[in-house]
Amino acid sequence: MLNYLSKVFYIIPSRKTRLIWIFLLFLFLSCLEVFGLGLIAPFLSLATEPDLIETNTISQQLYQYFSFQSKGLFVATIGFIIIGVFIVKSVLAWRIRVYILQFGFWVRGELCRKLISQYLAAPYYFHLTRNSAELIQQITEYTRFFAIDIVIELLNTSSSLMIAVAITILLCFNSLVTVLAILLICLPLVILLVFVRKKIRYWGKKATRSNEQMVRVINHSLGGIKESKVIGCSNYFEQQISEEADIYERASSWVFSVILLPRLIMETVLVILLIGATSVVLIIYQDITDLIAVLGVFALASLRLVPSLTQVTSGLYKLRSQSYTLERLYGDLKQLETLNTVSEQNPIVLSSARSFGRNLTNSSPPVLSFQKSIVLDQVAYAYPNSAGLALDKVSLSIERGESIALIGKSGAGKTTLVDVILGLLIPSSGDIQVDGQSIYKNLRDWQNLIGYIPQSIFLMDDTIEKNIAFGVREEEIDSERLKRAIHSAQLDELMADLPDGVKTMVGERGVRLSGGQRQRIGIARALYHERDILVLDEATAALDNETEGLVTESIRSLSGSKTMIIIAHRLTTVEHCDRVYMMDKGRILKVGSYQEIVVEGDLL
Ligand SMILES: Nc1ncnc2c1ncn2[C@@H]1O[C@H](COP(=O)(O)OP(=O)(O)OP(=O)(O)O)[C@@H](O)[C@H]1O
Repeated sequence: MLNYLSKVFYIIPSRKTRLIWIFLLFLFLSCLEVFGLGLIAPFLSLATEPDLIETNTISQQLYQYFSFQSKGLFVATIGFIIIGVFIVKSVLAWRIRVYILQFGFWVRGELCRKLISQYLAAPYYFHLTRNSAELIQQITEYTRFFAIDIVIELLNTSSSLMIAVAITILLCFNSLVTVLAILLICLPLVILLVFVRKKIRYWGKKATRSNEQMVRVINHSLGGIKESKVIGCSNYFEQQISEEADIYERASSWVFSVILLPRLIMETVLVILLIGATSVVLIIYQDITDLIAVLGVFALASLRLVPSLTQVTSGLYKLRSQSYTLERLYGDLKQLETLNTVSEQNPIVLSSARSFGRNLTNSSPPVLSFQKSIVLDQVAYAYPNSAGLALDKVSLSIERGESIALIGKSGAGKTTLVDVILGLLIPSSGDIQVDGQSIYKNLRDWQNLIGYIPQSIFLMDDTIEKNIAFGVREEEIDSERLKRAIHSAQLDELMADLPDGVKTMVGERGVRLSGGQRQRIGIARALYHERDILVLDEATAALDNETEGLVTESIRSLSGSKTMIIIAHRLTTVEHCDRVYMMDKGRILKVGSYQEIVVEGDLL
């Protein structure tokens, strides 16, 4: 349990002092509870026998001090005090529950924010090893489980535990027999918990994992809806979903049915004890007058004690069933923390992490500028968990305004080189310099110089305008720049044809557009941001011959004003480049003009 709690405290974001306040409130509530219940026994005794006021020194002194006119009035006053205490206690208990709920949901919100900011700040290679659906699930579902089934449950359980302990202490003063009875009530629950501990954890994990699998399958089936329709494999996905749903049903029913047990066991044992003890006393002594006060306190205490103990045991079972969720969140946050620590020890990554927070509209003057040249000096890169080098001592230089092409077989290392140039992957050795300064001094400044057009353009389910001015708030979009970008990406005709023009919604991942139109929006996006360097990763591959010609022409017209690094499979598209770099196995095999490498090398 200590291990469990330490993980919970690690995950809960800042402001942990709130928990101290909550625990102080719990303590106060337990005192009120005991005070209220503690008054019931004297009240019952005095109500049945008012003359007892004179035999007890405290009641006698109180009676005289406040000059009560009758014993009945004195007893009634105690009754009103009990009513008052119970009203205050109920209001306070309600406020505390509300506070616990607010705290739990606040934890959820903070955790969502913390996770998304850490995922976004994590190095690119972290994302190469993780499934995005899994990360979405961590943020949306696991944080909810953590807040409701762990934090809120843990606080409610602690509150009930404090109340149960306080009532038990009160009963100890009243009757040791009652305490023994309580221990007897708790015994079957403790035995049950010992036996089902591992099982609850196991079934809790099964339920969460099957839920995870269902999200994965749904993601795969809907993500590849076109392929699954054409291939006709919807049965395959349906079958997977129903298998996981069966596991989920079995696991969840098991967990929830065990959680129901404590209340039922406790009620049964309580009734057996109450009725059993009364019957035994009746049979042996034939008179239960002496037992009435004890039974009264016990019955009332049980009224409060049973729900508290039920809450404690069910809470413990629930917490146990959420161990897997806790492990997953804890594992992720620890991994992200380790990545940050590694980053802090690596000056290159540190610069990238520090500059991450600076956004597009950052007004502070840039540390890096690009007037002369970009130099790659002996750049090497190996993917984590991969034996060989994906880039092996790559050196090249590009003057401002030049265009270079990277060509080579599949797997030669072109994309990896571009990812290193984009600052997404940090080289294991070597350096990239712009005008003699390492780009790792401020990676954000370097990235602010680059416009990137990937092979497959990511489009948000939003308007064309917002997709072009990606990352810019609607009210800050510069319409002149937008027009220029649309024109240069040969999108004028499409905008004129669409009834809503730039306000047209593109659909999820741009489904309402053709492949070529999506690609041109990607080009317009790179042009809108008016970056000095354009990196194109086979950007014209999805275009038809005519559009490709137009786009290539518009890209070509940028030659001289923009510095361009182009990965191309269609060798004709790089004819205009100043130099062609031929790559193989992570190295640069040949460098030369288009004529030397492509034409004379007989690559066409
Ligand atoms: N995320 C990754 N993890 C491990 N190895 C990778 C990863 N991505 C690429 N590689 C490996 O790195 C090498 C270079 O791959 P890269 O994608 O850079 O080649 P490429 O020339 O761009 O190929 P293509 O033209 O097919 O896109 C390949 O051997 C590939 O298997």
